[in-house]
Amino acid sequence: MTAITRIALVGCGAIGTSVLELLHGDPALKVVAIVVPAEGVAAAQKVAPDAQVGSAVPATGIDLVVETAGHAAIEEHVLPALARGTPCVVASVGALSATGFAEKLEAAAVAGKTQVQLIPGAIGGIDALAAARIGGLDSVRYTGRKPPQAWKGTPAEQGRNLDTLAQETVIFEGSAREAALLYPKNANVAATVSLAGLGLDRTLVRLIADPATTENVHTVEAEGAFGSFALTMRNKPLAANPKTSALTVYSAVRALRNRVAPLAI
Ligand SMILES: NC(=O)C1=CN([C@@H]2O[C@H](COP(=O)(O)OP(=O)(O)OC[C@H]3O[C@@H](n4cnc5c(N)ncnc54)[C@H](OP(=O)(O)O)[C@@H]3O)[C@@H](O)[C@H]2O)C=CC1
Ligand SMILES: O=C([O-])CC(=O)C(=O)O
Repeated sequence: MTAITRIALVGCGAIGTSVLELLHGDPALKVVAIVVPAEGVAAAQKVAPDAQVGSAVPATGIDLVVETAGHAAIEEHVLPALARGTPCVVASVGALSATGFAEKLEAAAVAGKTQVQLIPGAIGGIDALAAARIGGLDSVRYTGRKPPQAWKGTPAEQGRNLDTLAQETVIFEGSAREAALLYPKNANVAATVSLAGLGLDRTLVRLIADPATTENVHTVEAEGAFGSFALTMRNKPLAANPKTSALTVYSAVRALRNRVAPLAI
């Protein structure tokens, strides 16, 4: 009989709720605990009546922690879980843009003799980029284009009215590290591309608010010893959060299924 992997899901918003739905009835993966801020416990309990809901990962009975919550949740929940020896799957990859944070995560995983897995999320080509890095990369550029409403509540609002934006506007140009720090809910992909490729400081990022698009469009252009590639993803946003692409949910579920599948792809 297949042993069930008992999951603690950190975050129960747009991604978390969809992950829960897709894992419902899975013979090998079961969300047994949900971790949300204290004020959100009652609402999360309604979404997952069978799960233990609280504001900390239970200290026992958890085989895997899955983060779909935001940068702060990595420090709060992922680091201690790793140090206790529980493997973790992380969606908020942009958290690693804070100086020294990637090293902190690694140290916690080493201390717990376990592993933290960063999912590709809304972007494709991470396997190719990470493989190409082994041969040597010369340049990696990432462009993130989203409808103006996806940039609400971010520094993109400074000096412009997103509601009346008439044409596409570059709201950020700089390194992946700066992008991920300034746009923690919109530029996790920039961090992921950089961590797989040329690093947080050498990956060139442009972020664009575009009233002509209804999709989250991600472009990666990479050149190196392997040759070159140009990839464009035209992602549908989740209805529950226009900042977030539906593919992020599927990427999380794929990562979880691959952990237990006899044949993984
Ligand atoms: N790698 C990728 O491609 C992508 C990564 N992401 C990452 O995933 C995160 C979640 O996205 P999404 O589901 O759309 O966001 P939502 O805002 O819809 O949901 C976030 C959920 O996490 C909870 N939460 C917030 N802070 C904490 C915390 N410290 N501990 C536990 N729970 C917490 C929220 O609770 P409450 O509502 O009560 O605050 C809410 O339930 C994003 O912030 C981003 O970092 C997103 C898109 C793509
Ligand atoms: O979901 C997306 O399209 C990308 C995103 O928000 C991020 O990179 O943080």
